[in-house]
Amino acid sequence: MATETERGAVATYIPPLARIDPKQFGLCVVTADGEIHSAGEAEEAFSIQSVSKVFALTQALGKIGDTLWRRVGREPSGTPFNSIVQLEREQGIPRNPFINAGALVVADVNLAGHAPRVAIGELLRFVRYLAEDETILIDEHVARSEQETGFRNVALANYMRAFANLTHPPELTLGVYFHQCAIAMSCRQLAMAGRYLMLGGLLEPGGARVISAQRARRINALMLTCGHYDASGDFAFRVGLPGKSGVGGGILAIAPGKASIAAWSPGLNENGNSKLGTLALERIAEATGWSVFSPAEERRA
Ligand SMILES: NC(=O)CC[C@H](N)C(=O)O
Repeated sequence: MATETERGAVATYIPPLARIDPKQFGLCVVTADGEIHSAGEAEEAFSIQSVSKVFALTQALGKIGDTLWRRVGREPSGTPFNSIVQLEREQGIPRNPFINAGALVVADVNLAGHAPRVAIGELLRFVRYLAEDETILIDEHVARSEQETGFRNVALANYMRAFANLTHPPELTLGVYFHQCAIAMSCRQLAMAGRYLMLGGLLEPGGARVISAQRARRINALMLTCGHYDASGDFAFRVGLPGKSGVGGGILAIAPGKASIAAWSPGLNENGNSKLGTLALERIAEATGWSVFSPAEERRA
């Protein structure tokens, strides 16, 4: 990866992310038998941004189960992560929980019955539990910066509130959403946190159950079909794994039964997904045969 010259561009619409050195690259693979393989800047914490949508969705499903699907769909949107165009035609019901509109509905669910600070504390505790790491923090500076500049998200939230698909004042739901996006994690912490999705819902092999096997399968399905926005088809084509990207340059990819993988490189492609991160995952999937579309005998290791 060090030889790649074309690294994409860092996200500039969130000012603190614009200042991140684009030359960084980290990778961590946690296998089903608990081995941890790291490369590059795998211990460097970065803003997980939309990768948080996976953990927030898991939290919301734990609270209200399948009734969530009355408020958000399960189809790829074919539009950028921050798009508003489908919302009017589809009466304020976002296409899926991984575009911003859908994640705002999820944040609204997680906020129910709580003060925003408590809702976000609950998510942070959940992520720390999954990663088995109490040191994970929220970068308040990133959260505040998005609060000041996230005009598109403000528009999405208000628009859905007009369709009664947000139940709280938009600024409260937005506060929860911006803070979840500002969780800072390293590749190792992220790969550890993703283990439950590789292990059919278990925290670790033979360990506590986080969610049912069916729910883990379904979240993986949504990651595969919707986790990279309007580039989800291309990610499935190139990598063939459920994956969720964020504009901080992180990607969490799951090889069910095989590995939980986190890649990070801040330079993004035109769809807002990590350019080198995607390339690294493509090469790992090729070398291991872990693509979910491979026959079982090719899914080595
Ligand atoms: N794709 C992303 O990571 C987007 C998350 C970012 N916080 C936003 O709402 O715009």
